[in-house]
Amino acid sequence: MRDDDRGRRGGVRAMTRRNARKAWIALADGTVFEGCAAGADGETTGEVVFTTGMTGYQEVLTDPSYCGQIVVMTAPEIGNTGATTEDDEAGKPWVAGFVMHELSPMASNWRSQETLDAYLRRHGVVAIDRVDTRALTRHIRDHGAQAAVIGTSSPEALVAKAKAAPSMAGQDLTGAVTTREPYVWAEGAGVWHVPEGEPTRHVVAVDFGVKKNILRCLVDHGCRVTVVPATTSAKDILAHDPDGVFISNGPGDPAAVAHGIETVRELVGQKPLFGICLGHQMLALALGGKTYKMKFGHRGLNHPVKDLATGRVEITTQNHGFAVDAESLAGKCDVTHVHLNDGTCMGLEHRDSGAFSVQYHPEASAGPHDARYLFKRFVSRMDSAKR
Ligand SMILES: NC(=O)CC[C@H](N)C(=O)O
Repeated sequence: MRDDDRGRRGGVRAMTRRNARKAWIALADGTVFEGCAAGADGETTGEVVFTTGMTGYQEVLTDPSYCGQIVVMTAPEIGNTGATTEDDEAGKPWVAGFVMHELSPMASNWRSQETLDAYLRRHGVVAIDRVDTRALTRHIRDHGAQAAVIGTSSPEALVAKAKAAPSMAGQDLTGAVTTREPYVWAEGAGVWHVPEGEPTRHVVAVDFGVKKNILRCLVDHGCRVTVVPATTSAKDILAHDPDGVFISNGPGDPAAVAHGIETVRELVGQKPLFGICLGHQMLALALGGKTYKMKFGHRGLNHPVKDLATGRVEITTQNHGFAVDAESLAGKCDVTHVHLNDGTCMGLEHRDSGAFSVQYHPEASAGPHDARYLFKRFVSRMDSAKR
């Protein structure tokens, strides 16, 4: 019997553990996977997606791009290295829910401050483990990302809620995750690269759900960073007198972030501009391009991307469910990078202004550092513009 049939017929093997409450994750298409309640008590709804990253479960939990999403970890053992606030990519977890094969009951790591279960409970994250995450992942790959509910009531009740839940398409979730007030960020990564001397470029980063390590990378590359709320106007951004503007990653459907697209449209050509992930999609939309929703997206730490200028292949960190239709920007933008698994547009450069962006995450966190050169490219654009 195929794995996902087991899920569909409800005959899934219940991998229970001592005194854990039975729980289920129910999908909008009626599929149900059984497991054990973990993390915070309660019920949660979101778009169920999977990530194949073997490491970085805390960076996943706290990436604001996952707001509104229930994340399935394909790595079977989660929590082995516990949790430490040093690895948070935001002030708190943003996932709507968390699905694991096994939540490790113990942590072995000198940096750990608490077990992952304690961290999930402390932050109110509803989770489920002892799930057949291989079968669930194959189901999402074959049938697409969709609304889902984690809970302990009953499979039937949870399926009904999943069917009634909204699709991710059309949702602007940036308002939930953005900073309320501007702030200055001055922390570098420290362990990898200590910036020489005083920062010599001022970057305004528009926070649509920015990951902390992007800000650390900008500081490590000699930038002073002012982070501003997602709703900041182009005029107010330029009033900070930046040498360059960064458009951040973030959750939800890029086409729904109308105010952000307008702001980016007004900024193009004013200052050197660099966008990552949602920022890449918003730059495309601001230039009159189109985006589309992928079947299940790219989420993991080993995605091969080809730099078309050099022919070099970089292994990248990815977390996106929408993508840019490169054809819609023909004549305006050059495609600079492509995904080698499926040809998805991974990078753009605007011919007139030099504004550039990538769909993937050069800051890694977690993942490989192959694409760090893009921060150097942004810095050199700012330095050239100042000359
Ligand atoms: N990491 C991101 O910025 C994600 C962008 C967008 N929310 C998507 O899913 O495609």
